[in-house]
Amino acid sequence: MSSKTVSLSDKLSRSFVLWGKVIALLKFSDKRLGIFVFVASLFEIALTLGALFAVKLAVEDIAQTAKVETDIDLARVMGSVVVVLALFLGGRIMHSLANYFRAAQGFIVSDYVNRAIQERAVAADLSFYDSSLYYDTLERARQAGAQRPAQVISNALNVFRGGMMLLGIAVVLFFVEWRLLPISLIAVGLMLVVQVRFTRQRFHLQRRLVQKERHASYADWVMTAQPFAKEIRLWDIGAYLRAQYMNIRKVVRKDYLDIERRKSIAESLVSVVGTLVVLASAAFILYRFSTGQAELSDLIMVVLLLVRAETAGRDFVTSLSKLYDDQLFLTQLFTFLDLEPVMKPDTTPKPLPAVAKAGVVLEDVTFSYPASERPALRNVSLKIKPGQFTALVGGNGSGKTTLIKLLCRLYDPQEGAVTYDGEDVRSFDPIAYRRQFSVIFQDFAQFAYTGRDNMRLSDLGRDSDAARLEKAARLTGAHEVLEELPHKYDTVLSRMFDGGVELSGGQWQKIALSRAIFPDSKFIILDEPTSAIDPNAEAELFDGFREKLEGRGALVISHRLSTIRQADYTYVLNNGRIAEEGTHEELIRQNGRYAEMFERQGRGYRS
Ligand SMILES: Nc1ncnc2c1ncn2[C@@H]1O[C@H](COP(=O)(O)OP(=O)(O)OP(=O)(O)O)[C@@H](O)[C@H]1O
Repeated sequence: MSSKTVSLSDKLSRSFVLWGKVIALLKFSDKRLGIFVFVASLFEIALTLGALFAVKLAVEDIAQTAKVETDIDLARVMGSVVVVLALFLGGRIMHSLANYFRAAQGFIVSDYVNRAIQERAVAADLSFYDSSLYYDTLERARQAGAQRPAQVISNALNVFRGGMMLLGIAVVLFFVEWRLLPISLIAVGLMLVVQVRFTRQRFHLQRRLVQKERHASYADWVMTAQPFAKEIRLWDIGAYLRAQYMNIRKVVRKDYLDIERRKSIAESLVSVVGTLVVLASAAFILYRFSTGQAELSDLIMVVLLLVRAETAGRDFVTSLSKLYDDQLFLTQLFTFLDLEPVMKPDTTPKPLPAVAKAGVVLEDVTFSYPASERPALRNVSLKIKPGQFTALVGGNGSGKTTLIKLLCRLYDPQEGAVTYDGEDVRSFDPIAYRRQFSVIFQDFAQFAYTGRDNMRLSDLGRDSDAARLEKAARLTGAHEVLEELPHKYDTVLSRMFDGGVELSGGQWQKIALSRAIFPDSKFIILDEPTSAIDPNAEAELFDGFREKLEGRGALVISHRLSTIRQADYTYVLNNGRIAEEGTHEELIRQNGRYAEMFERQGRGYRS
């Protein structure tokens, strides 16, 4: 098979893929509106072509009458004019109606596509965030904006409408003057080739520039987003970031402009050809009319058809090229929507025990992050028993947060197992399993919602339990923070919205702690929960902490040994391995890392 044949079949299959994606997008649409657009477009085409035909008939009629009668029947002529205008007007009204239905369809598709993106994003495994493919697909799908799916639908319908109109014109032209058909088809074909060729080049360029453009949008985000605002001003790095952004944009712009320049030249040449075709066709039909081979009505009809064909051809080709432009968006959208979570619920998940007895156990677990070859945890074994206060200490990067992520099944280990009351946690439904834990991470979420919402989001099932919410808030000191605010628990905790307030780091930590305490979970996991909280508040929180657990198990990560020394059992993690374990007294007696940390912190306080 020649390479030419392969590339042609390649092109065809790519075309089919594109249309397959457009049709797939229609599954998010309203079927009724789709039918309305279809019918209105058909009427528009029929009425427009009918109007051209009516012109021809009216001219023929007038010419015929003029031959036999000296006086022209004005009423008859006016009647024909009214029919022609009514048909044109009908076509315009149908055009506007189709546009309205198309816009309505666009809104619906956009909203449903965005909902599907959100659904997929929330259901995706946490590990997707470790992959740049995820960012490429999600970011692109999101950055395209809420209106992008609407544009795709609009472009697809314009292609359909333009195509039908061109087909209608071709059929009428065939009957009126078939000799003009091939030359007109060549002109439209040329326009099509140029548009598709350059759109494809732009598509490949977009793909090549994905990473570069992401760097540019990151720099743009850093310069404008609130989390960076303080440091950008303090270090005066605005100009540095702007230069970074502009350097990338310069390269990107140059590549795009290169394509646009060549496209403009090609388009101008095609326009010259198109104008020549219209001119030659008009000259041809004029010649036939002057030599008596064509009627005046044919001359008028052909000129009107050519003018109409020029506009329809341009619309059709432009929409088709825009649709090809949408291909990258569609590819990324569907790649993203097709991402399947690895941690899918088992078809027959085991029921979770009503009362946890043995607790959660890590059995000889080794784990590496997807993008990393070095294990973050090696042969780790650890137990968290119900009703017990277990502590985890270790230096930065020793694997403490990773261990929590495995406990809650945000990741699965490559070796060993995590068990819950003796059962491998992979046998449970992941969502139901995660509900056994309430966790506060170091980088907990600060929602721009009210104080109440910020706490109750961890257990929406307990929504109406205001007393329980207040109890959780009192335990952490969040109650005192919220009571001071203008709308108390119902104050929005962000300046992003009117009437919102900004909390301090420690105040936020109290809110997040209450969020962890509020749910009806079996285990509480706190990752450095008091790093920003003042010593008095911390002492209050951990005073009688075991009783506050109300039978729940707790795992607390902390660098403050005043907190850790109250634990029933402590694990010391070093470089991904459990280096030491035992009660406070046992660990002091071991005279290892723990004892050294304890001694160092104690010395700090004494001196
Ligand atoms: N998403 C990730 N992808 C790849 N590597 C990661 C990821 N998250 C953490 N790591 C790596 O895993 C190791 C353990 O990180 P982890 O966050 O568990 O440490 P930690 O003990 O909680 O540290 P710290 O006390 O500083 O919070 C580190 O070397 C870190 O670079």
